[in-house]
This record gives sequence, structure tokens and C-alpha cells, in this order.
Amino acid sequence: MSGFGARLAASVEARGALCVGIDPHPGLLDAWGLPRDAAGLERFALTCVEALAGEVAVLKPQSAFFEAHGSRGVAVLERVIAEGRAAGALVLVDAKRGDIGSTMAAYADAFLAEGSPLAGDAVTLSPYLGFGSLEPALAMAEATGRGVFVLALTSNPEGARVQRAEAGGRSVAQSVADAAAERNAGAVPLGPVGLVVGATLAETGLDLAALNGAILAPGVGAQGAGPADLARLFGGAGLVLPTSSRDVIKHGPDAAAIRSAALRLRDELAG
Ligand SMILES: O=C(O)c1cc(=O)[nH]c(=O)n1[C@@H]1O[C@H](COP(=O)(O)O)[C@@H](O)[C@H]1O
Repeated sequence: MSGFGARLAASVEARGALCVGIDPHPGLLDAWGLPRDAAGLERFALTCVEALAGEVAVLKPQSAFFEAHGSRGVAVLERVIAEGRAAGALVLVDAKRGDIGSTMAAYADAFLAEGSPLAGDAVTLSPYLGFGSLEPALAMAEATGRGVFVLALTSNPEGARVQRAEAGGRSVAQSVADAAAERNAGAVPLGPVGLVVGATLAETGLDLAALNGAILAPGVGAQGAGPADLARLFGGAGLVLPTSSRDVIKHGPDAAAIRSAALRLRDELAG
């Protein structure tokens, strides 16, 4: 398997730059007329896969909504990963994991190791135990051709207080970006370490010129960000992957309606 950077670049080239999040909120299950249980979750999530996996570059199931249903929910997440990938989408498992190194190794086994049922093509990670604590995941991603997206500046208003704090003459977010850039140096076309930078921000204040990795930009749609924000924040940056969940999947339960909403958004974002 070629490296994640190459696979992501190829997928975006073929399908356009869009990630759709599969976030089966209880309120969305209600809106689709589905029960708030594992059966409802399964119907919801697999309808999203059927609608989107053949069309969009990346699918991003949010693990919490599956974990909330216990082992049956996690089994549904495993199906989403397997069926999404089989239909040609890259699957980014949004788990936002981060722990001390030895436990991080277990997360790496779960989300990035070859053959793990919870390993998609990439996983989201939180760097707040120190970027260096992510090492087992970075090493596993490199070994298995997978990727990681590390939180830098998140889309929520609470994030700034920690992420923009100055430490050692630069913001915490810039130090995460610099560590990612160091890890990606020399990789062609892109390294495996992406960053999460919210599309809702007034400005990023980040120097991403050396990143050599992808930027996942959440907050499109339900959180208020649109094409103009992406252009303003990331114009000229490398591979930017806007991501939207509720604004696309709210169009269910009809799979065709979800698909049209995703393709409309993709085209609108492409300008
Ligand atoms: O990592 C993410 O995907 C993420 C990072 C971030 O900064 N903000 C953010 O909203 N997200 C995720 O994006 C999804 C929300 O998407 P919307 O429904 O489009 O608002 C949730 O799964 C969030 O966990």
C-alpha cells in the first residue's frame, strides 16, 4: 500500500476535496424516523456509507456516536470502516485519541495497525499529552501507510485559550504544526501527519508553509463556515480537506438526497 499522503492526494484528485462526517446524533436518528438504538445506528450509518462512499474522497465516522451504543455500536463502526473502504473512500476514524506513550501504543494498535478492525486509513489524534507522546501512532502510521490528523486549532470557541497560548515564543498550535512539519519533511507528495485547523476561525495565525501534510478543516455548514472562509483562511495552502457532517447527513434518510447534498457542497467549495 502506498503512503497515506499519496493515497489522499489521489483520492482528492479523483473525487474532489471533501470529507463528510458520519455523526449519528440521537436527534438525527429521530429525524430519520429511526430508533435510538444500535439497530437505528446501523441503518443510519450504513445509509451514509451507501450514499457517499462511492463519491466523496474521505468519510469520517465519529467514534463517540458508535461507542455510545456499546459493543454493538463499535461493531457498526467496524462495518462502516470496512464497507466505506471497500467502496473506494478513504476512512478517517475520528477518535481524537492521545495518551502517554505506552498506552498510545495500544491506541496505535487499535486504530492504525494492519488487520485491526478499527483501523481505517487515518485517525484523529489529540497532542495535549505532548506531541512526542504520539510517537507510537506516528511510527505505526508510517509502517502501515496510514495517516493521522493532529488537533492544532479546533473549530470550537473554547479551543483558543489553550491552543493559542504562547509557549517558548510561539503558540501551542504553531509548535504542533512545526512538529508535524518536521515529521513530514521530505515525504512526496505529502507526509502522513495532517493537522486539524477549524474553518470557523477568524484567522489561523499559523505558518503552515513547511507542513507538507494535509489540513482537515472542520466547521463547514452547521458550525457556520463556508467557501469564503476556506478561501480566506487557507488560500494558497497545500491540500485542504473541508469537512462537514450534519449539514450533509441531515438530508437522509434518502441516500440519493444525502449524495446530492454532498456533491453540491463539494462543487460549491471548489468554486
Ligand atoms: O476532528 C474533527 O473532525 C473536528 C475538529 C474540530 O475542530 N471541530 C469539529 O467539529 N470536529 C468534528 O466535526 C464534527 C462536527 O461536524 P458538523 O456536524 O459539520 O459541525 C464532529 O464530529 C466534531 O468532532
